Amino acid sequence: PPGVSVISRYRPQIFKTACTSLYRLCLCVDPQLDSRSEGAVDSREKLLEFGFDYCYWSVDAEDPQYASQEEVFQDLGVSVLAGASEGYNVCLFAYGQTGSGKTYTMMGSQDSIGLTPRICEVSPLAAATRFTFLEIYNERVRDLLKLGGQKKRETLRVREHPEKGPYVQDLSQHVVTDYKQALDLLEEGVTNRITAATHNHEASSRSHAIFTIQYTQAILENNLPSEIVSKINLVDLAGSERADPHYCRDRLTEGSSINKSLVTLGIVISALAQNSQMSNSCQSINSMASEGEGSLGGSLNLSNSGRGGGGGRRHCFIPYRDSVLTWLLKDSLGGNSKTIMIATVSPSGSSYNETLSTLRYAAHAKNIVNKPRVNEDASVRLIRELRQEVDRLKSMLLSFQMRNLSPSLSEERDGNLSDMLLQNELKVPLLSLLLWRRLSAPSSLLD
Ligand SMILES: Nc1ncnc2c1ncn2[C@@H]1O[C@H](COP(=O)(O)OP(=O)(O)OP(=O)(O)O)[C@@H](O)[C@H]1O
Repeated sequence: PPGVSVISRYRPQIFKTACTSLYRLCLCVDPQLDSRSEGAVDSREKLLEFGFDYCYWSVDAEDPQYASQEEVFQDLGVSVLAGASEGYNVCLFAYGQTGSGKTYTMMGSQDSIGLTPRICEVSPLAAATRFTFLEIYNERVRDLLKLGGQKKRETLRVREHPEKGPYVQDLSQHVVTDYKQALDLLEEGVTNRITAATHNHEASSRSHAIFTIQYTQAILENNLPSEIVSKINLVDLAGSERADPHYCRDRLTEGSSINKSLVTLGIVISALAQNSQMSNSCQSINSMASEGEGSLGGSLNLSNSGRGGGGGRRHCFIPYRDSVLTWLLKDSLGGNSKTIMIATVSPSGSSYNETLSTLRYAAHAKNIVNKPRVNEDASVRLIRELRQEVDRLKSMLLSFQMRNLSPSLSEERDGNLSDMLLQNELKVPLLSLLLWRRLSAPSSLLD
């Protein structure tokens, strides 16, 4: 399930919730209240608790509870790879205050390799694996892997495909067949990314970076060739920080567009979370109504429930297109994707407000319920559905024949069913043949 992970200021403690699922608790202590004399403040006032799927303490390597990059990979990276190999789209994104460890977690350093290179190392790299790497800087998309001899990178357009969703036009795609190639591409992209010195961080990433691995797996399903295309989006967001009037104009413009896209991300997350909660409450109202139909039937009006009405309320509009970031991550945030958010926070007491805002952001995100599905080839799906339909018609026909209906009625009905059955049975081999031809063409995997 979608999860949230936190690098915690305080050591994680494990507790069980009432519904017995295991959460890690992130404790946040207000440094101002903390410094007042003991007993003067109620301990509940000082302590804010947030429950997440995982919680990591990675400040002191000597600490017995220190969470290494390997541990984070085993918890999160392995599930990303498992989801992709099953044919799902997966997204993992790091959000947090500037300098709190997003790039460290996603990319790492030479001595402490992060999630993205580890995922590349274990990925099944083959001719059908393609990488793209882009950055969003001041609301403009740039290709991080297509600099060539040019000094200035061109701005790419974001477009929306009616079925596949938003995509970046002319973004370069790179076939990767071994780990060394993958690392070279990653390094090239990271070097091309825009960084600058800020108060908190001397090499702060000033853009959002999206690294995408797309796999095409050729499989055999019910003796039919098929393709599953899955996508892993690994996103390192630019750091959130307050504007400082002493910064130069470029830094201020960058800061305001970073903040604009992060604010939009926050609005999108809140709206999605609200919609998910409304759908949940609507589902429970529906099940309550169907369980106790006799007593509730007359008094509950469920006419709006098809829209997730929850007592007549409508679903919120999701403003994906208000920023390039949310537009490109549309599917990852509220659609066909298994998504993990990593929230990074600083261990410093002076970052208390930013830490709290990051944790609240993450707590909101945790309420979103996505609907991931395996990205099956449309023709294979059609054949599978036709076969199911054929089986259904056959059993209907059989049950009509077994029943002793009046001969004239049953003959007419049998005739109609037999026609439908025949038509569908003929379609299956025809579609299978077309599919074999299409998939056995040499270019099919990369088209
Ligand atoms: N858990 C950690 N262990 C060791 N070093 C860390 C850890 N987290 C962050 N650092 C170091 O702190 C510095 C800032 O981290 P990083 O670049 O990952 O921050 P960031 O959140 O990506 O910042 P920005 O948003 O400004 O780009 C780096 O030098 C990084 O190596």
